[in-house]
Amino acid sequence: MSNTASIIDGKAIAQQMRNELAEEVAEFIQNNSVTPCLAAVLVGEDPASEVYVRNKRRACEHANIDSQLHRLPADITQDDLLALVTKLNKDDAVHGILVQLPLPAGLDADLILQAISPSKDVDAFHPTNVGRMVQGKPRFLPCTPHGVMQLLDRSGVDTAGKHAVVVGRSDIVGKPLAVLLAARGVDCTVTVCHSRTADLGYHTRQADILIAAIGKPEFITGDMIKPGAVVIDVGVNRTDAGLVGDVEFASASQVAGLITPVPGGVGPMTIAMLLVNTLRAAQSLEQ
Ligand SMILES: Nc1nc2c(c(=O)[nH]1)N[C@@H](CN(C=O)c1ccc(C(=O)N[C@@H](CCC(=O)O)C(=O)O)cc1)CN2
Repeated sequence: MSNTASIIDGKAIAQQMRNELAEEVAEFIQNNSVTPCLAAVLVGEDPASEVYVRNKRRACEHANIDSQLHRLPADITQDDLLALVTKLNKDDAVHGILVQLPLPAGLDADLILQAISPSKDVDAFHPTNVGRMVQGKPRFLPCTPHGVMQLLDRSGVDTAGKHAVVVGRSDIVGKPLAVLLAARGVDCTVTVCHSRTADLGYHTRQADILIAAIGKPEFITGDMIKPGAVVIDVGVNRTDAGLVGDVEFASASQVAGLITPVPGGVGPMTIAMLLVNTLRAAQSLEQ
């Protein structure tokens, strides 16, 4: 008998979160006579980054959050970029700062991200914010991992005691997700796999919750999934056949119990969680 997984509709869940947030923003503005403001720094002309930054600013507008775009040429020097970040750190009208990644070759992303004031670091990439998250005392949570956690929570997935397998160990997604899934209150047992994991399929088939964040198109196939598992696809890969995730949706959806699509799964949540962090930054800086 063939199974068809239920879809986790990230677009709808993100919209619901954005509506909830817009109400909170309105209340914040009324109580403080201050509008939260996000400064986005876009370096170079990467087409995908252009789209993401445009979508972030549109989402801000819908939530009544101000946004600024600081567009810089790909050949900007490290010192000039650092000078802009320093200026934004000091600007009381700016509550959140994001530097869109990836940065063009020649710029040291780690150095730039470490220059952002931790209290304005709405991507939660600064080592101080990473450390706080690891210790279970977060100021902000990183947007994509937080979005994944919200998808699980709002889809009614019971995580306690479940085996979560994260495929991917990036600083932005894989590592923080492993921390959040193992956190007290979520209580998963977590395995982290990566490109050098031996017999990957053995590990993925143990997963009650499988997170694919390895950046390889349609890498996880149905035969690598435990029947009934929850499958979260963080991948966004542009191929000749269009936009696909890290999971081969056609075969995976015949085996999984719940699954996120690409597009329309994790991606929209990333932007919703950025808005949440921008409001939280404004709340902590203004109140
Ligand atoms: N400073 C940051 N840089 C990057 C981040 C980040 O969180 N902060 N994450 C990614 C890109 N990203 C946000 O910046 C992002 C990626 C994908 C989506 C999204 O909504 N995807 C849609 C598909 C959109 C499309 O057609 O391309 C989906 O999956 O439905 C939003 C944000 C790297 N850089």
